[in-house]
Amino acid sequence: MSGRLASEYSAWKKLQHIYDSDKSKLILKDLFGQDPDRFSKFSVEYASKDGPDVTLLLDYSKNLITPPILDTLLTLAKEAEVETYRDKMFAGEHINTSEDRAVLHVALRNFNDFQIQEAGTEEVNSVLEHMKEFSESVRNGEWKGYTGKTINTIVNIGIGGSDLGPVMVIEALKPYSKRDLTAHFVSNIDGTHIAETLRECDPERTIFIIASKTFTTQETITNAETAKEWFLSSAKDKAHVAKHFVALSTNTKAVTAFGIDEKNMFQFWDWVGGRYSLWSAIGLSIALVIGFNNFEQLLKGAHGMDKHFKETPLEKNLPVLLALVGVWYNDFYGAQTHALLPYDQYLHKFADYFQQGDMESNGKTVTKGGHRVNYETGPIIWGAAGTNGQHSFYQLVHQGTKLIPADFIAPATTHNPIRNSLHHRILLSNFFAQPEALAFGKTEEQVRKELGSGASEALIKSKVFEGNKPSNSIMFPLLTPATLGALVALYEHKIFTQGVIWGINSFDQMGVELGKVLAKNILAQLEKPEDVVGHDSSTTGLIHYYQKYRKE
Ligand SMILES: O=P(O)(O)OC[C@H]1O[C@@](O)(CO)[C@@H](O)[C@@H]1O
Repeated sequence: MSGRLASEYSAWKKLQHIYDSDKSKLILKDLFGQDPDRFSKFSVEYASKDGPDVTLLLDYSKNLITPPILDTLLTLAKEAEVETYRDKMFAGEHINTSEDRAVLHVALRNFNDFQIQEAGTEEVNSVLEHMKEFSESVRNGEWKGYTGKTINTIVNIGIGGSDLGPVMVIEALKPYSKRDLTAHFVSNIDGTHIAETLRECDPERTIFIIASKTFTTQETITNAETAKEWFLSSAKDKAHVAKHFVALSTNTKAVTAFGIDEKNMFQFWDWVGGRYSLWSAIGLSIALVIGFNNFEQLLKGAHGMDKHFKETPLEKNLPVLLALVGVWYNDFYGAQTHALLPYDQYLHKFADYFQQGDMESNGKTVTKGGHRVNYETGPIIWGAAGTNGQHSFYQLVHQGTKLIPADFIAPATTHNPIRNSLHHRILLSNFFAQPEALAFGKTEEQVRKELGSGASEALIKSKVFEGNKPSNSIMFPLLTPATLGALVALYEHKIFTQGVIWGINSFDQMGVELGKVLAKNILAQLEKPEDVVGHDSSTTGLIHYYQKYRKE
């Protein structure tokens, strides 16, 4: 039951016993040698049942698992009542217990399919209609700026979930974008971010999207005020704000207080977590850049994966399989991180996005029942597009001392088949080779044979690849809006499943609050040295150094 300590489950105890007794026998080279059909046994192909056609292959055969281990992991999912809590989520139950909220990002892409009872869910379609009207009017030139010019630039001002999702999707779906509409994203409070962005903007042809679920986030409101000040320095008349500022929020009162007309507000609801909000009004910049129809395809692709997660038996359920092999390494092999390695330049922001998605969801130490965990919870998520990572951190992944489970992700075909797809073939050759090298390595015998008798022992040893390093490989025909939607939903539901197993609340984020409070206290002390009180000597010393050199 969610909220229990995972280590109390009998399946957890059995997994610990298996790990302790069998770890040394789990050698990928042997597991593949013993079973020529291993790939077919440990891979699943997803095909959407309705909506846009999406197929997606998950090959999880290069994992340190056997059928008994997988069975025990599946038993763990059952003991943790993953299916029960999944159904509670889809039903709109308030599984975000600390905030007494439902968790219903699936309702944003439901298309009246699942029956969901929660205030606001009946308004999703009207917000989507508003997004459609607005995005189409900007894209077709109907929406004019205060001097009658069309809009050629949008600036999304938001941070965290009000930034990372649109950034990732717009990068991923660049082939579908309106190339004469430029999208900028300002998130950091560092004045450099908005200063450098405004240098690129024409106040007569720019729309600012103020994206903030709470509409209280200090960075976002400060940046929004700066943007409004900059705009009015040209436009002068406050009446013109209505043509150049819109808001995406749950907080109508704060939006109107800022000076944005309610008719220019795109609403969402408290049951949309910030890190799960790209499907909501927060996705307005996506609809503007790729068009509403493609945004709808993104939603429908995610909905297809929602149906898969909701209806598929655990042993064929892609989010559950990803979650379980992740728990195996995180909690039994002691892996501290998980790498997301998309072999697709369009997905170069994918790992960035899931740093928040996964780490803000599962970076917790207390269960929903208030017990401190005695096992590892959320992994550190990191990664980069291939092949760049190969020239950066793969040395450690291949020959370092740390176990780094990795997901390799790639499209079978590219949007840019230049030189008869030569580039894509080279890219994919690396996508296939890296997991092979990680899994099977290179033996000392092979190295000796290669180097010959004159090689020093040290050189020989330095060229050995121990291998036996696990990975998942995910492939799909082409990165389309629907496929991206399914891929993102796949990882959302993986995160959900792991959170249920660990008994934690994946949907609040208490951990981001202390730093904000301390920063507000320090902000008030930065003017005069004598004001700096109540801190340790390090914080005090650092502030004094700042005050010694500050110019402004
Ligand atoms: O959308 P908003 O309310 O401005 O919050 C922005 C981000 O800030 C948080 O760190 C919460 O404070 C993230 O959870 C959230 O996505």
